[in-house]
Amino acid sequence: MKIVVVGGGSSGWMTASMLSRLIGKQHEITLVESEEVGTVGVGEATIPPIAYFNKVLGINEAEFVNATKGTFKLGIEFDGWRDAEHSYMHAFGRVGKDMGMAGFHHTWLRGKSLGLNTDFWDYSLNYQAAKNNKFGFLQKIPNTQLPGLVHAYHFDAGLYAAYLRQLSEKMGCIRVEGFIDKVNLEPISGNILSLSLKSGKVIEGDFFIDCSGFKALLIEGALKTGYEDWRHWLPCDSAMAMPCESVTPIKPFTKSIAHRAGWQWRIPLQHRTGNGVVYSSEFMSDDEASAHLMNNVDGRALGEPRPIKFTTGRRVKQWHKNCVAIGLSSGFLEPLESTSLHLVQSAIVRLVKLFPQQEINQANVDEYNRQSQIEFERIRDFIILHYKLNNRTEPFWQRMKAMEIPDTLQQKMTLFKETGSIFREQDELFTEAAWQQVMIGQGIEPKSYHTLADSLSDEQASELLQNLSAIMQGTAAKLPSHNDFLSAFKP
Ligand SMILES: Cc1cc2nc3c(=O)[nH]c(=O)nc-3n(C[C@H](O)[C@H](O)[C@H](O)COP(=O)(O)OP(=O)(O)OC[C@H]3O[C@@H](n4cnc5c(N)ncnc54)[C@H](O)[C@@H]3O)c2cc1C
Repeated sequence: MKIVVVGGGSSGWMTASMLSRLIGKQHEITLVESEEVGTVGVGEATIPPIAYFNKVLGINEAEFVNATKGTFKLGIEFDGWRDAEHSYMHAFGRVGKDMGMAGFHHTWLRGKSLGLNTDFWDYSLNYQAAKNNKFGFLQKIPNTQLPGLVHAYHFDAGLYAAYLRQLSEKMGCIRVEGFIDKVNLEPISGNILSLSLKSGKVIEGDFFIDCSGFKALLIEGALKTGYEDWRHWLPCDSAMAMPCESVTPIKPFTKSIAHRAGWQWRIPLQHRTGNGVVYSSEFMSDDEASAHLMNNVDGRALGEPRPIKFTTGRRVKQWHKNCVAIGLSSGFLEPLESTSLHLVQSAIVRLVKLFPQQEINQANVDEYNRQSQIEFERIRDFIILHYKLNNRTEPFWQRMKAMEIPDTLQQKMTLFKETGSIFREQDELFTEAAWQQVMIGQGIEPKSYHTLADSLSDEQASELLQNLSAIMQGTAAKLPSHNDFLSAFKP
């Protein structure tokens, strides 16, 4: 089969490299991109599964971190989300130690009922390391069965795409430079036949992957598959992005700072810090957002704020006929939990698993679309949770507090509040520990805990909690600083 990838942003090159690696021997892979159009130029904070993606590609971690000016990421700090003065972190990895079938947070809740007023994050190694600017590779906490640090990366998106391009071309992917003027359809089947470039060249293919960004040139422009708009739940529709000089120490976590009509990101790289303001245009003007960004960076500005407009939601059919949309063309969820590149990664994995042998089988298409829908909806719910539970007073936040939320999210919140229980559903991305941290961080106090947490005596429970907290703090303290680790981390 001849596979044509349209677009050379992060999603295009992630797709081209992984398909070249996994099915490049059976199929011919071509990527078309236009320097005239350029890429969205943001998307620099990731979540842990990306390490697996790179591993499958055979990428050396030290080479990758150096080539992309990357840093390590242990979580995301949320400042001012519950109320203006409050801060918490969604730290990756586990929190504490489960007691049989009862999650650790039940023991922690029991401790609270015994008068031990400890912080949930005292039991997160990732949090303790992040807040002390520490980092190291640690599979397990020495002399225990407790898991070690779990990391993702911050990296320069342009350098990542360039790195993957080199890798893809080495594996045989053919790159074509050119502006696509027209998408040609087969009149009877409605399948995509070819792409006409401005230069007059025609690129034919059997299977097309639309990585053309928000333009969605194939999946929407040509195939008109429709878009489900989620702005009634997630009304931020604009961003201003601007890098600044990096500051020391380089923090091993992303910062998300709420402001009166949205939030601001800070993504520390080796050579600069990525900054951006995300906001609802109904509540904040572009000029105000731009001024807010300029006044709230922690290093010297490198350039001017650059506006980006978006509509939160998802493409109704991400696979339609002989075309699959991956990346921004498939839908967009604001970058609050750094999920977009992960959605690219999981779309590629799904596509490989369901890739047609000869003919496209509708059962594969339907399954692909079913799984994508569930994945997008679960992440959507997780993001809404951050907004819904707030005590802020500004009109934007009051609107978010009062809004109706999806039943799937309401059910999770109610269960946690009433019983302290939380369940990860099907293959959903976020773990129970992630949901717990955001629910507790945003202010839910469960009314009770599971009786399994009563299996220890009061003294045993208190001792366990004190020991665990000491282990997390002691282990974090022994790690190298993030800056030192980065300086020594060479291929
Ligand atoms: C404000 C903001 C912040 C973000 N932050 C994060 C983050 O922290 N973490 C994260 O995981 N994700 C983030 N994302 C998402 C992330 O940027 C994207 O998922 C990622 O960059 C992939 O984009 P893409 O490759 O789909 O599209 P693009 O980067 O827009 O690439 C589109 C490609 O299509 C090509 N193209 C388009 N039209 C034509 C044409 N007519 N002819 C030829 N070629 C064409 C272009 O040349 C380009 O190569 C963010 C997104 C936004 C908007």
